Amino acid sequence: MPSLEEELFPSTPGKFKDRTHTMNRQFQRCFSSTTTMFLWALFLIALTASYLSFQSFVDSGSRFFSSSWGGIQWERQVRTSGQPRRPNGFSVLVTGAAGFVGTHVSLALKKRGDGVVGLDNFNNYYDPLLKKDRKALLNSHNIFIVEGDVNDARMLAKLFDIVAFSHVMHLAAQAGVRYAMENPHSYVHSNIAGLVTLLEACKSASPQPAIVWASSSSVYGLNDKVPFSESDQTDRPASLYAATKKAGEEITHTYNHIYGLSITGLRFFTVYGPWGRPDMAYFSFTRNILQGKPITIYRGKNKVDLARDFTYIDDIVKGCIGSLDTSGKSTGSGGKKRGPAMYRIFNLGNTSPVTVPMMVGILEKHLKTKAKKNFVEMPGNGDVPFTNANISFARRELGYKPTTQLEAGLKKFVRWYLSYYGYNHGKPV
Ligand SMILES: O=C(O)[C@H]1O[C@H](OP(=O)(O)OP(=O)(O)OC[C@H]2O[C@@H](n3ccc(=O)[nH]c3=O)[C@H](O)[C@@H]2O)[C@H](O)[C@@H](O)[C@@H]1O
Repeated sequence: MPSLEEELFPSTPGKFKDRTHTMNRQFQRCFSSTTTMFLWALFLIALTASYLSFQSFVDSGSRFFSSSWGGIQWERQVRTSGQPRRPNGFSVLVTGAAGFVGTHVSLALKKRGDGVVGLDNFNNYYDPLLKKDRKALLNSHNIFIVEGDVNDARMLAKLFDIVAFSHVMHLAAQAGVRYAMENPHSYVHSNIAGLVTLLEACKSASPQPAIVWASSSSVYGLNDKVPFSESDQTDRPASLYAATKKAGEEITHTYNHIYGLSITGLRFFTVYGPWGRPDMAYFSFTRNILQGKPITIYRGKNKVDLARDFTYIDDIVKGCIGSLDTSGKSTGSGGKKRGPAMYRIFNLGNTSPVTVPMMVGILEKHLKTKAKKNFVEMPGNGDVPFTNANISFARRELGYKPTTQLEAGLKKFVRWYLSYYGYNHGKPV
């Protein structure tokens, strides 16, 4: 019995020859030349394909990161997007560009003629669709967003190769205070490891960019001296999130000290507004109120209301841009410090804390709907009872002057929310 292999590939030369002998000579010549051409074409296609895939493998480096970057077209988009359109304009790499603050800062920079390249890993901490929509908004303003992770050193090196960034606005982070108990490692991954990878890229870049990055009001932790000033104690964090942000302040100090990187850390105070983060209270409360679902309002000991120095996004954007404008140059080159560089930390708050029930009252008014409120004692999950910023340093150095109070800011948020989701968001029809 012939083996399976023999059946598929007849090994008896005679049999095979016999069949070809029956062919007409002309047809045979024509067939063989077509076959040769076909085989050559196949060979060339295979060669080109393997070259291209090798090239993209070399460009994109490790496949550990679920990013899609590299290639001639991609490089062209990065270069064009990073090109300033005003005299002495900046070239800014905005990390976390599809995030809440990142989107607004990118748009503001582009609007005044700076070059902006965005970077975002589009993780699913909250609805990635919202991030994709922010990306579409940025794209419509000719801002290109690279899909990648700040932990991807090869991708960062490539970006710095393509564009000589004058500034990095580092907003990519694992946000959220209470989620740190659920997924502690995501905070270490983004806020510590990612930060170090980014700083390594900045330190080696030539020229070195100046860096402005997002710290957090949460670093004040258990501090109860009011209002919070930059010089206050920040060594008693109440959450892992806060601890990673505080660690970021120390890590950036090291890079400033050793490598001459210009560093500005911004302690944001509960930022809110259109295109905001769905995990934050004002946002999730709005959704629940519209859906007729109850909301949970935390209270401190002895039923004391919690309060936040809620800060409107447009004010934060002004603080970010003021920081970029005044950041001064990094002094290092070739990975070596050539002189002292700026190291600054600013509070960016609103200076008028509002209690959570008052915030809910404003939402009820703008939504014209009563909330179903459940009051519960604040669980020990990293929350702090109140925040209140002293912004005199930012006012003096950056000209920072918040102008939007919570009532007006939430009105704008609600208007955006209703236009984005509609009144029936999530409601069964
Ligand atoms: O300013 C900051 O440093 C931080 O501000 C916010 O953190 P948080 O102030 O806790 O903001 P929300 O999560 O929106 O909470 C606001 C207030 O609502 C309260 N809350 C939250 C959720 C909830 O279901 N019920 C409730 O009463 C919280 O206890 C808090 O007092 C952001 O989520 C952080 O990423 C940011 O770093």
